[in-house]
Amino acid sequence: MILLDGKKTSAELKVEITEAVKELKKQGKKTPHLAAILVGTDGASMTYVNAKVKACEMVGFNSTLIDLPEETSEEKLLQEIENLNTNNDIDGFIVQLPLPKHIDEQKVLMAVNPDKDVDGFHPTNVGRMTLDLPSFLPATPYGILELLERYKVETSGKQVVVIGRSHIVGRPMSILMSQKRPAGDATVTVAHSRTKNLKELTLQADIIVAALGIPEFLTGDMVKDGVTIIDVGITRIDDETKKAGYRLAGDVHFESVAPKSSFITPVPGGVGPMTIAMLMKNTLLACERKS
Ligand SMILES: Nc1nc2c(c(=O)[nH]1)N[C@@H](CN(C=O)c1ccc(C(=O)N[C@@H](CCC(=O)O)C(=O)O)cc1)CN2
Repeated sequence: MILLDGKKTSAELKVEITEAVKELKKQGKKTPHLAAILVGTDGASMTYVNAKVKACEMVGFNSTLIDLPEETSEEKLLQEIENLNTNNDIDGFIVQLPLPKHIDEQKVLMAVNPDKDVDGFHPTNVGRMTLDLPSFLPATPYGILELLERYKVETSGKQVVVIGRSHIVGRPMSILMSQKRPAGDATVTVAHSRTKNLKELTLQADIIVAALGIPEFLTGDMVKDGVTIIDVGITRIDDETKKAGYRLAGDVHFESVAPKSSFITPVPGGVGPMTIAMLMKNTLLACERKS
């Protein structure tokens, strides 16, 4: 069993991005600048946004954090987005999800200028991705492709089951892996809450992407020997024995699945850190595209 080490791979990627930033500076070009909008005080979202700001520091980007209270109106958020759209110094920005319930997420994501949409969530970028045109790939699926490629996991002609059809992970993952591209050319099945014969499907799968958000859902009896497992789930489970007061659980029951796997991502330290690294890569790309 080989661990697909997202912590190590993301650190390598950050070194590569740091070198690219130094090169931009040498050429007298602009320093990439990422902005992040956080609405509310959800603990996990705060952790992720802080990690994004820290990653910017590490690779030599400028960053701006716009921290808004939970009760922020949709109108105020749209105004902040417009300010970032028209601010020439900002190369790319993200609105951290999920948003509070009173805000229409789709309306917000559609307000982001597609050229600055380094999350790749705007319909223009989703459409371009689907048509295999240059776009910003959503960071989590992009990070998974990068892990598969760097660890030379064969995907061509393989049976892939993606469990989950979210706009952020499951749906784009299924599209990207079915495309003619590195870490693509696979035969992809998308399973979801209405799928009736899930175990039949997962037992056939060469690669399983678990992105349904149910902790330790995928167990050893559901996978075949030699399977590759990508665990996208990160759920905080209360645990008073831990310093943080919680432990992190993936969607995969690691203890029973790992012994049957040829490759598997851990949680933490798998897909999560890759998400941050690929956001940095998209921001670099946004900056390079501008100049
Ligand atoms: N605007 C966006 N919102 C959200 C995205 C996104 O890509 N753009 N994805 C997720 C959350 N996410 C990034 O924002 C994210 C999730 C997890 C990690 C990560 O590094 N996890 C660590 C554990 C960290 C911890 O909780 O202690 C790991 O897996 O090792 C980074 C980013 C939803 N929202």
